[in-house]
Amino acid sequence: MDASLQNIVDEARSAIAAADSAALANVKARFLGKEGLLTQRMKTLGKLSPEERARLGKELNQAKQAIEALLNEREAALAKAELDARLAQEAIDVTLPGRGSGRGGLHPITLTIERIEAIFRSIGFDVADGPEIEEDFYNFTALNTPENHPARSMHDTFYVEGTDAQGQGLVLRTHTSPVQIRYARMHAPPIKVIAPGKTYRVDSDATHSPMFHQFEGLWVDEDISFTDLKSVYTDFLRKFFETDELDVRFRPSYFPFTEPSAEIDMRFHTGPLAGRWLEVSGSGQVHPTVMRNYGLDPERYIGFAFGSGVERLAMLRYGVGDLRLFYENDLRFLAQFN
Ligand SMILES: CNC(=O)COc1cccc(Nc2cc(Cl)ccn2)c1
Repeated sequence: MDASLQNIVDEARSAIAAADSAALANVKARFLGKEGLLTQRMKTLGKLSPEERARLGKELNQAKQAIEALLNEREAALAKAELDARLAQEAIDVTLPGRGSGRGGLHPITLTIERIEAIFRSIGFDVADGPEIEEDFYNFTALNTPENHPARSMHDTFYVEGTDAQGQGLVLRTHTSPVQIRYARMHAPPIKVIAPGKTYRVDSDATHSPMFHQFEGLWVDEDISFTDLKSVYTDFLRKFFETDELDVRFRPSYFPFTEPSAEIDMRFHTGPLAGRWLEVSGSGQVHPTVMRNYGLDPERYIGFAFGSGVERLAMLRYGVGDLRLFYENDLRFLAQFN
């Protein structure tokens, strides 16, 4: 091929190699179009001698085919690259795990209440529930709480607007003892029942929430003693904290609904709280007046009762430092329990 034709093919090669699909059409026109470089040379054929025309015509054809081949290759390569890019972009990796929508779980307080219920059920206790909006008879009066007792004040108790049918004041229950009263009135001894549930107090700071959870236990029979109460509660605590290396002591106290009354303290032998006495519950022998309010003869039956805060036990068991974490619904906190 003569040098100038070879130059045209070389120039076409580098122009095609550098062109993207948009520019390719212009490159094609520049060489093979009406005004193209090759087309111009073809127009000079008429002036040549027959043998010159035959030689140059042949070479021009070769050059044209070479350039067309280069154009087709580039076009195919660009089309393939474009398809590969689309396939890569739109590809779905079927081996990826499903996105799913996460998994729900139970709240730590719910887990704690269910654990407490399971332990007491395993030693023959029933589980009772009752209204959270309670008559002040069941919340206070039936529990031997004097009319002028500070617990009845608006500083400690949420009162509900209006009254119920009997003109009784209505409160948000301040403990779950009313459930025990209702239960005891409906069941003959022996009574072994716990009453877990929401309770409400006018109080709100780093260690108090206006709504919190308590569980109360009540055991009424003809011949039981503080020793029975202590062994049941010690057994409960050892099961709840999954360790026998735990002591329990009773400390004299006062509640209107029990006489004698005792705070219950526990002490771990090991762990971060080892050696410290921790108050976990109140308890006592049910006051005779309260027994009568159940409709029971205090000379014939003895009752023992205790009351504990659920959050307190949950904080000890799970190592939670701030009560408010239970109620802020931060999923990073809640997810740790499931
Ligand atoms: C967190 N709770 C505390 O500090 C104190 O709770 C206590 C203490 C002593 C007894 C009771 N419950 C009770 C229930 C009835 Cl129906 C009769 C007599 N007593 C709750």
